[in-house]
Order: sequence, then C-alpha cells, then structure tokens
Amino acid sequence: MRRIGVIGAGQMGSGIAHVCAVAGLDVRMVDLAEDVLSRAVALVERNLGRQVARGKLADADMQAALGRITTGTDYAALGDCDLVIEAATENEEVKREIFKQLVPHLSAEALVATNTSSISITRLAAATDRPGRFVGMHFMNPVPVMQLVELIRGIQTEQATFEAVKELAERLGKTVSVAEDFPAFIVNRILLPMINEAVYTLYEGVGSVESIDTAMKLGANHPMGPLELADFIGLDTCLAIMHVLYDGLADSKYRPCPLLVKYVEAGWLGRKTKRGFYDYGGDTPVPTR
Ligand SMILES: CC(=O)CC(=O)SCCNC(=O)CCNC(=O)[C@H](O)C(C)(C)COP(=O)(O)OP(=O)(O)OC[C@H]1O[C@@H](n2cnc3c(N)ncnc32)[C@H](O)[C@@H]1OP(=O)(O)O
Ligand SMILES: NC(=O)C1=CN([C@@H]2O[C@H](COP(=O)(O)OP(=O)(O)OC[C@H]3O[C@@H](n4cnc5c(N)ncnc54)[C@H](OP(=O)(O)O)[C@@H]3O)[C@@H](O)[C@H]2O)C=CC1
Repeated sequence: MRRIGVIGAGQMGSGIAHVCAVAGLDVRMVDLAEDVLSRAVALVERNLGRQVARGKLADADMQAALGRITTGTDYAALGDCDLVIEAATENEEVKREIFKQLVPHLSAEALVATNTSSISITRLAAATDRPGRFVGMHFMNPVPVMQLVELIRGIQTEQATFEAVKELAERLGKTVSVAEDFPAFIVNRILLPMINEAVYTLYEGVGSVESIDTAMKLGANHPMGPLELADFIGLDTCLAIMHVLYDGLADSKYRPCPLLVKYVEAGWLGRKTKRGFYDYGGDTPVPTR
C-alpha cells in the first residue's frame, strides 16, 4: 500500500491521516468544505507538534509527514488510492451516498474500508460495487494514541482484503482485535451502554456531572469519566451508536437516554461544539449540571 484516501476530515479522519502519513504513506483527505480540511490539517500539525515536543518524533519526520498529506473536495483525487478509509459522520445514509459517489473514481483493485463505530459492514459493503474488497477498520479516538484497531469482516469480505488491512494496521503500530459484524461490534457494544447509563445516572439525579465522572475515574480507574468521554467522542456519535444498538438488537436495555437525545437536539455535541456535559468556552471545562 502506498496511497490512502480518507473521507471525512473530522477528529477521526484527521487522526487516521496523521498516523498514515507518519508511517510513510501518501494521504489524500476529502471532505465537503475547504475550511474543514484546513482545520483538519492544522489539527494534524498540532498533534504532530505535540509528538515532537515530547521527543517521540523528529521535526524532519513531522515536516515529511505533513508533506505527504494533500486535501480536496473532489472524489476524483482518490482515483489512484490503494485503499480509501471512510470516516464521515455516523449516519448510514450519508455513508451510502459517499460510496455511491466514490466508487466510479476508484481502480478495480482499490480496497474500501469504513471507520464506522456501529453500522453493519455487510450492509455498507452492499452499497458499493466491490463488497469483497470492503471491510470495517475501526480506529479509536485519539487515533495517534490509542493502540487498538477493530477489524470487522462483512459477510462478503474476501480474506485477501482482510489480510491487507490487518497488515496496514500493524504497519501503523496498532494492535488488531477482530469482531464479528453485529451492531457496534465489540468496543462500542460494551462502552456505549456504559456511557448511556452514565447519562441516565445524571438524568435521574443520582449524581452531578462532576460526581459521576469523579466516581468512575477514581472508583474504576477510567482515564476519563463517562460524561467527559461522551463529550470527547461527540454526543451525536454516541446517540447514533445507541440507535444502531437499539434498532439492531431490539432490546430495551439499549434505549438512548432522553437527556442524551435532548442535548443532541440542542446542538450540544460535546467538545466539537464547545458544549456538552461540560462547557469548553474557558480555559478549563466547566460541568453544565
Ligand atoms: C466511539 C468509538 O467508535 C470508539 C472510541 O474511540 S471510544 C473512545 C476511546 N478512547 C478513550 O477511551 C480515551 C480515554 N482517554 C484517555 O485514554 C486519555 O485521557 C488520553 C490518552 C486521551 C489523554 O491522556 P492524558 O494523560 O490526559 O493526557 P496527556 O498526558 O496530555 O496525553 C497522553 C498522550 O496522548 C496524546 N494526546 C492527548 N490528547 C490527544 C489528542 N486529542 N490527539 C492526539 N494525541 C493526543 C499526548 O500527546 C500524549 O502522547 P504521548 O504519551 O505520546 O506523550
Ligand atoms: N468520535 C469518535 O470517538 C469515533 C468515531 N468513529 C467514527 O468515525 C466517523 C467519523 O467520526 P468523527 O470524526 O468523530 O466525526 P466528526 O463529526 O468529527 O467528523 C465527520 C466529518 O465528516 C464530514 N462529512 C459529512 N458528510 C460528508 C460527506 N458526504 N463527504 C465527506 N465528508 C463528510 C463532516 O463534515 P461536516 O462537519 O461539514 O458535516 C465532518 O468533517 C464516524 O463514523 C464515527 O462513528 C470511530 C471511532 C471513534
């Protein structure tokens, strides 16, 4: 693999571009608007700079990595990619539309992966012209730091496709865990119900934002409290994953908490909108409840 396309220049797309570029791959990043792409490149630059400051990366390697990333709004730029990783908004219709527009530009050999957190790989694969060359490649946030990549085969995924993305994940320094194609796979099948339960705990007045997060940080040794983590993931993404679990497994235990729904309806999506369970307007996050 030499050239990787990344669709969606949000927090995950920029993280994926970051680790691929550091590993020596050429990266072409596509999103809907130029300003989103400029923000993504600035974020990659900041995170690379953090690695340089901590002595984890040489400045020359940072500059070389930045030089390997190009951006644009046209899928035609992905025509010479060996693999395209889709990391756009967690919405099945959005992803299907992306694949419809993308595949006419790809070479017959190109592989397509999705970074979806929860949606059926089999169904997304069927929305492309190459279900055998389609796979789930689920990075964790923040991508440059987290060790895991979950790999998910759709029913149609060919072994060679799976082997190719496994090799890539290992080249990026990641450890692979293989999940079957069930709603939200492994990590989010376990993590998101916990986060949703934390929101219920808040909703029912069992504890404040601060007490819930402190309880789980100091009582269960989690690096972030569940509400802080929800804000970090994005409350829209958390809610989308809960809907996939609830619809896909038809069990009331996955019912999204009404407070989570309300926050998303208000446009309070967490860190990315500067407000969620915390307010990020100042120097330090302030709990909102
Ligand atoms: C929703 C899904 O589909 C799946 C998911 O991703 S679920 C989310 C999974 N992620 C988590 O659970 C993250 C939980 N949080 C953590 O592990 C930690 O809080 C954290 C690693 C994010 C930050 O750790 P910390 O100790 O508070 O911060 P800090 O000491 O400043 O940073 C630790 C490292 O992370 C890096 N880092 C921190 N935030 C970063 C970011 N947003 N982007 C890139 N790098 C970052 C730092 O540079 C530092 O790197 P080195 O160790 O190489 O020096
Ligand atoms: N957040 C997390 O912790 C994790 C998320 N994921 C998954 O990664 C994917 C992206 O999540 P994340 O980066 O957090 O989300 P973000 O909201 O940060 O970024 C999504 C990006 O996709 C863009 N986008 C939307 N529609 C299109 C389109 N048609 N073509 C190109 N780009 C488009 C959005 O643009 P605009 O803003 O203009 O709509 C935005 O820039 C999701 O599938 C999510 O489930 C996986 C692991 C962890």
